[in-house]
Amino acid sequence: MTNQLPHEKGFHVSWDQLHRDARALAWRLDGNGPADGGWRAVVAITRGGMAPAMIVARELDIRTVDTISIKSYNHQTQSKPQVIKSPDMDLIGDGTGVLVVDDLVDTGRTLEVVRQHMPKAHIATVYAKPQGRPQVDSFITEVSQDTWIFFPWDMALQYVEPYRGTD
Ligand SMILES: O=P(O)(O)OC[C@H]1O[C@H](OP(=O)(O)OP(=O)(O)O)[C@H](O)[C@@H]1O
Ligand SMILES: Nc1nc2[nH]cnc2c(=O)[nH]1
Ligand SMILES: [Mg+2]
Repeated sequence: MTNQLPHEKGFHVSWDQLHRDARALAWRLDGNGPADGGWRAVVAITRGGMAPAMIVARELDIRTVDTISIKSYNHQTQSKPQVIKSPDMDLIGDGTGVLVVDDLVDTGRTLEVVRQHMPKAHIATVYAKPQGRPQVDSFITEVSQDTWIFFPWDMALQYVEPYRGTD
């Protein structure tokens, strides 16, 4: 299963922007956990969910953090999501009170796999594309389906030619 649709646009996210957006996500989630106990753990979908999950856990003062590692893409080429590492299921149970955090939802296939593992967890991403929106419970910013999101860990500062060029 592959998705080779071209990504016409690029959305470039700086560390500063990611920090602001992940904080906004945390503030949106604050107080929305189950009435009897609130959020009891954060699960990061590695690797992209790790930085946002750390920021959410810090804002909401959640110290129990686990990971589920799912690989779906090699650069911009999608394949069937593979679970490379599962979380501690004794801790997670059916997912009640668990906040699952990822950087983005695109087609939603990664989150379909997560839902099978933790049906009652709350799934939150910082960014969302329209096709994946039904799979996500909370997100901050939507971008169009033909946009590729570039994260700060995939970029570097580099020289740019002046607009007028030089002799
Ligand atoms: O909604 P989908 O179409 O399934 O795509 C979203 C997933 O793709 C990316 O992960 P990737 O597989 O690139 O692994 P990584 O997080 O280790 O970079 C991204 O971090 C999401 O987890
Ligand atoms: N970095 C990045 N990874 C993705 N995985 C699926 N969609 C995207 C995207 O737009 N950006
Ligand atoms: Mg990922």
